[in-house]
Amino acid sequence: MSTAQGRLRIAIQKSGRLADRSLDLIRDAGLKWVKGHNELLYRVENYPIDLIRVRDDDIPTFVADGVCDLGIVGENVLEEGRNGGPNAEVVMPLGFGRCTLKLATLPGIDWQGPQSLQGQRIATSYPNILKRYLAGEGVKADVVLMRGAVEVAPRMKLATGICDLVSTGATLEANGLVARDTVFESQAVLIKSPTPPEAELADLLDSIMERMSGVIASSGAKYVMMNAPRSALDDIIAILPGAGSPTIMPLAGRDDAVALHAVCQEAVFWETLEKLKAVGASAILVLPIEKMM
Ligand SMILES: Nc1ncnc2c1ncn2[C@@H]1O[C@H](COP(=O)(O)OP(=O)(O)OP(=O)(O)O)[C@@H](O)[C@H]1O
Ligand SMILES: O=P(O)(O)OC[C@H]1O[C@H](OP(=O)(O)OP(=O)(O)O)[C@H](O)[C@@H]1O
Ligand SMILES: [Mg+2]
Repeated sequence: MSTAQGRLRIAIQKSGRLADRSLDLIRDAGLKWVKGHNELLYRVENYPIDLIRVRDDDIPTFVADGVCDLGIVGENVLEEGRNGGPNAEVVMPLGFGRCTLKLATLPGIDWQGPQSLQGQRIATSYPNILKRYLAGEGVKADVVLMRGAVEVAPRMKLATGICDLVSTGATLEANGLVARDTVFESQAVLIKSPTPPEAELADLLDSIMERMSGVIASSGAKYVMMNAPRSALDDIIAILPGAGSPTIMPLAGRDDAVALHAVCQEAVFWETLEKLKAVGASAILVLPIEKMM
């Protein structure tokens, strides 16, 4: 694939755990695409942008080489593919595709940390990350690459331990394995090419990254409104998660109370509302935020 002429390219996973969330983010950033016969490429109709749909393993290379300007990929895949050459640059974490690369073994082992795997065999699809981790821990082990079904290796006596992605833990449990130490924490990230786009596309690239940042910032954020006694304002601001400086407005005919509006950057739980009520807040409303910049 040659470098795009007159169009930006965003590399996304074609199918799998990141595919739908990647398209949701791109849609929320205001891009509309048409699904044609070309499975590899979706053409965006309202901007000069193409979405390149590939295996997630190929995304860091496409972006590092400048074939694509942006990409959405798991940090685990990015980290595994790191080498001495030019690398894609992480623009921001995206808050989805969260998982942890963990060591796991059968339960019978007296686990004393990664040292328990000294001289043993460990099966993984992430040999580079694992080798770097083991070197850091001073553990010498035989790392064997398995491209899939890593979790069967201990039962098949192929390896003493595995190093695999875990999210709910259901896969480990189903295979009778116990999660041990954490090797790497991951989530999806937006990555950017070290090669700048054609000059006339530079502003569009900046605008797309800024919109995506706005989408991510607003996804967990809430607009909170309430009436509050003036005397409780300090308590209320301390209770509101990530509220910054709220707006305080007078209430008609009430000198002792105000209306308070705040954008909360973190989730607002029922427990938070209960605490607000307990210090005197009333008429509390929590509203979703559609866009934020
Ligand atoms: N159980 C999980 N929960 C949350 N995120 C996960 C989980 N497993 C993997 N991920 C994240 O999603 C990414 C894609 O996972 P997926 O299983 O779809 O990859 P794949 O099988 O390698 O797909 P591809 O066909 O594109 O190579 C992983 O690299 C990781 O960042
Ligand atoms: O802790 P859990 O919630 O069980 O998730 C962990 C599993 O998820 C991933 O596989 P996935 O289901 O994406 O299938 P794959 O191995 O075929 O890619 C990963 O490779 C683990 O096997
Ligand atoms: Mg893959």
